Amino acid sequence: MKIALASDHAAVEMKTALIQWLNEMGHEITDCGPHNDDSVDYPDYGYKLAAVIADKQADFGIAICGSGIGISIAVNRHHNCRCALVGEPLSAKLSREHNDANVIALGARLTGIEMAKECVATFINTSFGGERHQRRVTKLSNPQF
Ligand SMILES: O=C(CO)[C@H](O)[C@H](O)[C@H](O)COP(=O)(O)O
Repeated sequence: MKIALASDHAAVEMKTALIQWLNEMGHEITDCGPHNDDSVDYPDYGYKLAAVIADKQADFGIAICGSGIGISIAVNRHHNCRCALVGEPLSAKLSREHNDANVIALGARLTGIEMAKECVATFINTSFGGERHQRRVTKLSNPQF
C-alpha cells in the first residue's frame, strides 16, 4: 500500500518508528515531514498530508501530533479527507467500516507506540462497509448548513 505520514514536532519520534515498521512490511511511504523535532505548527503538516491524500498519491494517511486533535482538525478541513482520531483498535476499525476514513490521527503524547501500531494495522486492513454508510459518507462531502 501507499501510505503518507505527517506530524508536528511532538510526534516525530512516533512517525519515524511507524515509518520504519511500515517499510519493513513493504509499504510505500511518503513522509510529509517534519524531518527534525524543531517546533512547528501542526496545520502546516496536516495540510501537506491532506493534499497528498486528496491527490490520491497515497491510499491512506497517518497524521500525528501531541494529542492528535489539532492535526486531525487540520486534515479534516479538506473536503476530500475523512480523518479519524483514535486511541484504540475498535475505533480504528469502525472509522474504516462506517466512515470510510482515509486518514488516521494519533496522539503521540497519549498513545504508546505498540497501541499506535495496532490502530494503524487495524485501520489499513479494514474495508469500508458501503451500503447505508455510503449514503452518510456522501453527505460528508456535500455539507448542508
Ligand atoms: O495540536 C495539538 C493539540 O491539539 C498537539 O498536541 C500539538 O502537538 C501541541 O499543541 C504542541 O504543543 P507544544 O507545547 O508546542 O509542544
